[in-house]
Amino acid sequence: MLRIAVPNKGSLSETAAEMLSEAGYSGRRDPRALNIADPRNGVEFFYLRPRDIATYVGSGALDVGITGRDLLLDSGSTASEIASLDFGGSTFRFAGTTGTFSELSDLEGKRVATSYPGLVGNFLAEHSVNVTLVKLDGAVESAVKLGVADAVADVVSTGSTLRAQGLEIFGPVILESSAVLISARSDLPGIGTLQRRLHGVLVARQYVLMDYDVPVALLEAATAITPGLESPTISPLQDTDWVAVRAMVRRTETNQVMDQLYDLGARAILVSSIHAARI
Ligand SMILES: Nc1ncnc2c1ncn2[C@@H]1O[C@H](COP(=O)(O)OP(=O)(O)OP(=O)(O)O)[C@@H](O)[C@H]1O
Ligand SMILES: O=P(O)(O)OC[C@H]1O[C@H](OP(=O)(O)OP(=O)(O)O)[C@H](O)[C@@H]1O
Ligand SMILES: [Mg+2]
Repeated sequence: MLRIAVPNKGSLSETAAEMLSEAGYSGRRDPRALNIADPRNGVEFFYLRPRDIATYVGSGALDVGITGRDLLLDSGSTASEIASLDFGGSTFRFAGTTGTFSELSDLEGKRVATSYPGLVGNFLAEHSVNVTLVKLDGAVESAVKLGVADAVADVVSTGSTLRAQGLEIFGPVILESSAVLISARSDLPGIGTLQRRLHGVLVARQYVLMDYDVPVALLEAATAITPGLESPTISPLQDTDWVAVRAMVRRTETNQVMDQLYDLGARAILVSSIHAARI
């Protein structure tokens, strides 16, 4: 059985569980369960703190896991990223009291608070900046106001936590992070199936199916608007001057594409959701 590590708490846990459920796996009914077997799908899930997942997977105790790229890099684990999962997106940035810092070198000799000392320490070493790292477990943005650090390095999503503490970001982006699938043994049988199923969920979330009728004379222009993933499906209609087209379109572009097709002369433009996909 493939042994899969899943975040039990925090920002990644809900979406990770939803994706696995959409991918056909059974989830835990008891939210406090630490592991459950899913023999029908040949897998067993272990619910762990997202920060610990890279350690379990890197040691070989578990075969594959879902965690954040930032947590993987911070851990120093030998597990590697095998797929990006397109959720839990964040950037990792330095921040200081508004107007105090403008570039990375301003940090020389200062105290920097973070929950990710591995990630931040490596980044600063690569840029030859010497600081004293202050390791905190969370709520790092309070560290400057409370006087235990001069600056922070932390996850930024909307930026509202920073702003509320009178901080502003400065210096280069330390990392663009998102949820990732990790493994130390990507050759294991079963990982390919898990990866394809999760990819199918992402495709079903990100794309819609668009059907429309268009005059044959406009087909080339229409398929330039909807090239599909590989190539759109073209079907004949009873009226031989027209054809029907079916193509996948990015969900976020649905209405712009419909407007463009309509303006071109396409009609009967229909959009449907994709329930599941294996591309
Ligand atoms: N506000 C956010 N928006 C998007 N992703 C986030 C956000 N906060 C954290 N993350 C991402 O979630 C992952 C783990 O963060 P999470 O907050 O779940 O763990 P934690 O801080 O160790 O645990 P907890 O906050 O429950 O103590 C990281 O990859 C991080 O980049
Ligand atoms: O840019 P924002 O949208 O404000 O989000 C970023 C905040 O979210 C996370 O905190 P979390 O809730 O995980 O608490 P923690 O600091 O205790 O980990 C992160 O550590 C930042 O503090
Ligand atoms: Mg957190």
